[in-house]
Amino acid sequence: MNYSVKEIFLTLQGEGGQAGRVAVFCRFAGCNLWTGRESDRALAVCRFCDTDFIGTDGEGGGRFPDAVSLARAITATWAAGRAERFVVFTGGEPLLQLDAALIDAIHAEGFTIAVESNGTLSAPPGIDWLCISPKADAPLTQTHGQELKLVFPQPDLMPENVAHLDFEQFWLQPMDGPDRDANTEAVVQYCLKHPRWRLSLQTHKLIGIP
Ligand SMILES: C[S@@+](CC[C@H](N)C(=O)[O-])C[C@H]1O[C@@H](n2cnc3c(N)ncnc32)[C@H](O)[C@@H]1O
Ligand SMILES: Nc1nc2[nH]cc(C(=O)O)c2c(=O)[nH]1
Ligand code: SF4
Ligand SMILES: [Mg+2]
Repeated sequence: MNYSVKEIFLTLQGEGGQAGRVAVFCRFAGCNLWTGRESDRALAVCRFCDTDFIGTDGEGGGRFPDAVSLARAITATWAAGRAERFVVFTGGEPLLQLDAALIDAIHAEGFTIAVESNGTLSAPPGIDWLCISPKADAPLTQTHGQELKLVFPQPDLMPENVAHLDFEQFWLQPMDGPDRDANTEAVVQYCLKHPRWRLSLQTHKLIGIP
């Protein structure tokens, strides 16, 4: 299997239950809920995406012919030693490409593996930290994992619809865009009344890191 990667970079995980942790981000190209083209956004299943995941032209991006070559590129991006190695596979939709060969190659390099997925595809075994962020109007296939991170508000997908699922943590993340401040206030109000849910801020955006 070969892999199409938009970018690979070192930063701090900005969101959810691992926020603040140093991580290599490996952003796969392509998604099954939007082409990524602005001209298609209004008709996409997922219309609020904040990410450019088209092509392989980003920092550290490219087409990798096999799992070992991509694992080597991820390891080369990690700055410090073998301890605490942590990679976040995101996208686009990472479960379109992440497979057993890549999971094995990354584990062999000593990494803990986190994934950010929209939950429409079932996850392969071996992921250490699975974050599912379901989208209204998209089928939810992967219904267990470590964290469920719902972008809020999505009028057709309320927290009540997914609060029963088999996750350890439940996060509400204010939808970024023109209404971010109002959405943040709405999340605060929701959490005050429903303590199972926690506020996930996109902290990397607040401090201006990738
Ligand atoms: C760009 S997505 C890539 C991974 C996967 N396709 C997914 O949707 O989970 C990474 C995370 O950003 C969230 N996200 C995307 N657009 C957002 C926005 N406008 N405001 C807040 N979170 C957003 C997604 O819900 C997801 O949790
Ligand atoms: N710092 C940082 N944290 C993140 N957490 C999830 C991200 C994503 O785009 O999947 C993301 C991202 O793009 N940057
Ligand atoms: S599913 Fe994820 S990557 Fe795809 S368009 Fe939505 S937020 Fe963006
Ligand atoms: Mg992002």
